[in-house]
Amino acid sequence: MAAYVSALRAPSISSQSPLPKTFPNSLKSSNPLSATFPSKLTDGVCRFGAITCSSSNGNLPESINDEVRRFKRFLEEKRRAELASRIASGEFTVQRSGFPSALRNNLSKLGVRQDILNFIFQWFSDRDECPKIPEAKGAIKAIRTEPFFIPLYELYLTYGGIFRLTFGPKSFLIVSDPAIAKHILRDNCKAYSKGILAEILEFVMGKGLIPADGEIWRARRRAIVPALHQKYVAAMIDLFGQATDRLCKKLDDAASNGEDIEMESLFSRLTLDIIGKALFNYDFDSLTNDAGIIEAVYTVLREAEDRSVAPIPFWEIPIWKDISPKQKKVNEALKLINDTLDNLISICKRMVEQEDLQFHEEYMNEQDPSILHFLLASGDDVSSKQLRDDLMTMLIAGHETSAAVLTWTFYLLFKEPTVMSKLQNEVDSVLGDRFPSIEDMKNLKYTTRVINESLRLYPQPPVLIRRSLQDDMLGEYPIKRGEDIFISVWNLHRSIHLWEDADKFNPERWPLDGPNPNETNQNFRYLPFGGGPRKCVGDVFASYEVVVALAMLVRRFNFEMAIGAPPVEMTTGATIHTTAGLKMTVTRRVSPPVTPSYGIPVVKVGSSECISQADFELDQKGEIPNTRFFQQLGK
Ligand code: HEM
Repeated sequence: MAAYVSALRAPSISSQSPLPKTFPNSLKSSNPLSATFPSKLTDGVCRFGAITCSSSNGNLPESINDEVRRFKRFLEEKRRAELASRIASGEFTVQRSGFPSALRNNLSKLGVRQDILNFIFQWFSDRDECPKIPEAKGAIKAIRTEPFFIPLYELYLTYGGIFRLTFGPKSFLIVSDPAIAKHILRDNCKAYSKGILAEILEFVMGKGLIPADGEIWRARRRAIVPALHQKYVAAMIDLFGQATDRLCKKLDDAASNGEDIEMESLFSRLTLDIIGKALFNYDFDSLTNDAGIIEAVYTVLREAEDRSVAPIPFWEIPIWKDISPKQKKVNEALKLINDTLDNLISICKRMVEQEDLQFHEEYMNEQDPSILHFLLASGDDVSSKQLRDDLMTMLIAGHETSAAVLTWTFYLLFKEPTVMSKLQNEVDSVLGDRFPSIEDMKNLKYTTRVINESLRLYPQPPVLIRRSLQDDMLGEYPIKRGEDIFISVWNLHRSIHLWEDADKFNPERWPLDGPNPNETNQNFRYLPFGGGPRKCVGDVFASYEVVVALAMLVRRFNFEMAIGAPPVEMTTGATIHTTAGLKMTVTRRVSPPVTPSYGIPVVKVGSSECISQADFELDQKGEIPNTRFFQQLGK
């Protein structure tokens, strides 16, 4: 199954009908080709340049290296432009049988424009009682070096909001249409499972919340969501501040020594430290420490990512899986993490047993406000193995996602200095010399918009994976049970049909006095945390985490790309990584020290409505959303 994901790195293409039937008419371009690739066709610059986000930092001297990079980039753009016009010409289109399709394909090869063909053949497709999903064939070697979601975008522009991508006997449905995404994720979610994703992640997450389906998922979601109640998240703000303060100290040293610093790995360590404390009260202290457990976490994380892009499921090959040094290392790492988690669970159990416990909806132990402590105190009747699976799942889900958001936000800010200075102005006036508190979250409006916009341009993860458990209708197309589906959040968030200046980093597109954008108020064109019952349980936690970190960092420092830094390009695992890090030069902005506020803030936010209760009620209707902090905070 991992091979499927891997295959998507290098699709080659064709379609049964390049007419994107799922586009509303108003969104259809009169000339798909010119609408899709305007700048490429008119000025020789492929619009994809903005998406691949190679960066020259402006500080680089004119050097041979620069020239080599520019030349490589030119070749890359040329290759893309050629590929795009080959897709649009129908070269890769899977032929439909029957006279109209044969005629259409022949006319297409003769160079008749797609919009004219669409017009002529509309009549035939209208009479087709059972329309077939446009189909593209995969195998283009020319694009195998790219993250797989990039060619999917080009295919989407040609084939529309739903198309089938086939690789030999295997095929995937690629969904980039908000209405179909809403149907799969929310309206008919019970008809879909996590499919391939669950198979790939089983080795590390077991039956944890992300891969689990059916009753196990339902029971675990009911147990876990209440743990992320308002008082808990408010307490976490303090933790975010303290962890970011440790990162600031590191940056301070770098600024004093004039050292450049690789931000992506620091963000990864920052969010690991946070999630360890937040989940099971364990201080990885990875910003200052390189203990074996940290290496073990990264070994397991990288293995999960490798498996998701592997050409064959190498970890299932008999004998080899037992003798491969890499697999041995992974197994040892897993054992170390599992032992550590088991140990933490026992320690926590003992704490709970000795506690004079009065459990209630917003229960929180002041010494150990972790999710694990809440779950044990709640009397959650669950095996240690299940608990471990859940903790491991959240450790992975809540670690690299937040780190990736911070990485790409800093990259985007570097490219848009006006946004950076507006952001710094807001942080200066809202925070002054304090650590952020829960109350500041509603006042850091522009900071939140910067994160909203960063999540639009770099969604983590860029695709959501599902498998149909029964026959269904997607838009006007019937589909069978057992279809593997990729909902491309990347395509939804970057669609030129759904967004004005889709590739532009423009936090102003979200009005400051408007609601916090989410899947509901954006009608599923915006899915930073997914949607429907399987929406992220950590959405509010993560939003505040990245807002606090961003605010504290830009308050104290200015960031520039380091001289000679490698270009910033994307590669993908579970989240979007850079290929060679985000190397920056950090300078101190203003000197007043930020005064830490210690202790757990117990701030009552908005109404006392209990998340678990609301969650439970909606669950009865088949939908379990998350906290409603943003609404309560008036965002
Ligand atoms: C900015 C950071 C984060 C982003 C962008 C993010 C994004 C997402 C998305 C898109 C999903 C839906 C996946 C799907 O439908 O297939 C998801 C699910 C999930 N996330 Fe997050 N997440 C973030 C942080 C966190 C944190 C901090 C936690 C834990 C505290 C967490 C725990 C989970 C869990 C457990 C699920 C599975 C929920 C279920 O299937 O019921 N996430 N996340």
